[in-house]
Amino acid sequence: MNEVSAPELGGQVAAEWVSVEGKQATLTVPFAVTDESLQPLQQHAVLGQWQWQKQIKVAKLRNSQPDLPMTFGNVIVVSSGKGGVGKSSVSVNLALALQQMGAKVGLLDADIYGPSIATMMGGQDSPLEFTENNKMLPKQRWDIAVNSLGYLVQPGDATIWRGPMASGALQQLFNDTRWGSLDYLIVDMPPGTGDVQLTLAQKLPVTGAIVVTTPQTIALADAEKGIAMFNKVSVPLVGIIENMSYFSCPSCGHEEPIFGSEGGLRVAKEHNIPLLGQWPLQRQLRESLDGQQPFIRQHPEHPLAREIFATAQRTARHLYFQRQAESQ
Ligand SMILES: Nc1ncnc2c1ncn2[C@@H]1O[C@H](COP(=O)(O)OP(=O)(O)OP(=O)(O)O)[C@@H](O)[C@H]1O
Repeated sequence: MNEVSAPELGGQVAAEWVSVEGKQATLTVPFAVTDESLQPLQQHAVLGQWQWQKQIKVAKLRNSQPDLPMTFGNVIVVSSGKGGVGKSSVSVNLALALQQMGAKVGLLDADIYGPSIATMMGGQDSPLEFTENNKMLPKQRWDIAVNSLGYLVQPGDATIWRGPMASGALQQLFNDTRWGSLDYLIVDMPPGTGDVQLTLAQKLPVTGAIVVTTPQTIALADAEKGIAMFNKVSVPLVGIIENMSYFSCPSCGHEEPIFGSEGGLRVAKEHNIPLLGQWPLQRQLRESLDGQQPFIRQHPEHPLAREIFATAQRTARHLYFQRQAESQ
């Protein structure tokens, strides 16, 4: 196994991930990976003689607040220093990609100032159901457990909440939802780095944080504030996702860096954290979010869909290896 180079799996294939029965070989990976990760094994001169299949058994990683109950495998918060950079779009697509890769995924919309997950994932046609013990039953959308203030309050009602009320409501949404057993819970944070965000970062058992930014200077400055906030409360950063990196002209293929170029990469390098992905501005992505038709399910071979899957894979991989390294 030592000689199999598999960057998507974090380097080499660990021998303990492999089990063989007759002509069937199974790769059991402790983080979400795409089926393409099997390629180095399938294409290997000797190992390629077996029929390879993938199995995901996501490792439950230590969270940053060990005194809090940890009912999920891994809580990933998605934040942005600045509004409108595509944080909710990233949260939705990361959740969808991780689910497609074989993980059990939940999605919590903690963005009280604009709970758009309910709109993007749908499910607003019927009220949220409750158990006998008054626990909320999340909506099941494309096999993802989803809860959002958007299912509970009228649009506009939550935006006037003050800090303590907002963070209290969000913690309740987190704690009082019957999530079931999850590998990853993606939390779409409110934009910014104020009291509500700081309280949430401290109160939720966060395994890792992602900062979403556009390459624009003004957005990058806010992204750095987000990085500083997570560092301050000792929440490990998984990396940066640069959204709206460029616009690819459908007619001539020219790539126009509308918001500047490589800003996310620069900030990632400066802070020594991974750049998890660079997503272009894509009309179909916006349409899919407006029309509740998941883009990566409809166009899995589209270059952006492939980048979304690669981003989800890097996220899961970095989270796993980072935490492994920290615990040694
Ligand atoms: N890569 C993209 N290509 C095209 N449209 C996008 C892309 N990313 C986001 N959008 C669109 O941009 C708008 C803002 O995105 P989104 O709501 O995800 O941002 P946000 O950062 O969560 O905003 P808020 O600050 O309100 O929470 C949405 O209409 C979304 O469909």
